[in-house]
Amino acid sequence: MSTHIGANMGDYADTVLLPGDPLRAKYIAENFLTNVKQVNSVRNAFGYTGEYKGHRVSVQGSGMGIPSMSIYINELVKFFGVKTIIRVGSCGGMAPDVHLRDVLLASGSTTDSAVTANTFGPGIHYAPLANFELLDTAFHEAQKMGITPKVGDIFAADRFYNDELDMKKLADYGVIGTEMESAGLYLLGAKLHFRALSVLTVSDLIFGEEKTTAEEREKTFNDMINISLATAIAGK
Ligand SMILES: O=P(O)(O)O[C@H]1O[C@H](CO)[C@@H](O)[C@H]1O
Ligand SMILES: O=c1cc[nH]c(=O)[nH]1
Repeated sequence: MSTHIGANMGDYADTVLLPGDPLRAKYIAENFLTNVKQVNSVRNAFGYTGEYKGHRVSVQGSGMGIPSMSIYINELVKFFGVKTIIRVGSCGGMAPDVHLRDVLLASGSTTDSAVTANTFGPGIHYAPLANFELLDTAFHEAQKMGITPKVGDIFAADRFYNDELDMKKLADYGVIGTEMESAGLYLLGAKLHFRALSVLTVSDLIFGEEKTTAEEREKTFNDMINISLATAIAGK
């Protein structure tokens, strides 16, 4: 048991899918895993462990933003021995060739969060990167499913509502989407030595009007989930 996770040692699998939305965690557990056991309900940050194609996999809701997610990652890795974390999140699409419901893989993550600057101090602008083995596996598992994900830089925003950011400039410099966690996930992956990847579904368009509903964000992002589960068990 840790401060925010009411589970026992051994309750989590080596590999955890990490959606921000705890109800997406519940949806994944109920619809994609077998032999499922709920392992956390503290603060309604639901966590589950089950099997996918005979292999143990866990799924844990992490809340919104780097501060909340960092609590769950620290405890999953330090108290429960988790080795691989695949974020399964929603994001805003930013590149011209990115459409609603596309799957994006974050090869790296630019951020305005203080977490990287505070880690290294003035003068160092750390580049948080995905684990390449996971990135490569996810891309090829997606292709086997007939899906070609867009791969690139994801802007991890410190604030969901921020009209002071120049999103157009970020897009001009190659950022393909925005959410609120990937840079923190990759920074912690490097610090705590676990494998990290963000697999995202475009839930809305930053420079357009189209968007999905909260229920669709909770329950319909199945391509992202199938790719992430295939990646979780690849090579096992
Ligand atoms: O759908 P999730 O995984 O929560 O991710 C995105 O959605 C939330 C904002 O609506 C932020 O957490 C953002 O990163
Ligand atoms: O953080 C997020 C998530 C979805 N869409 C956005 O624009 N931002």
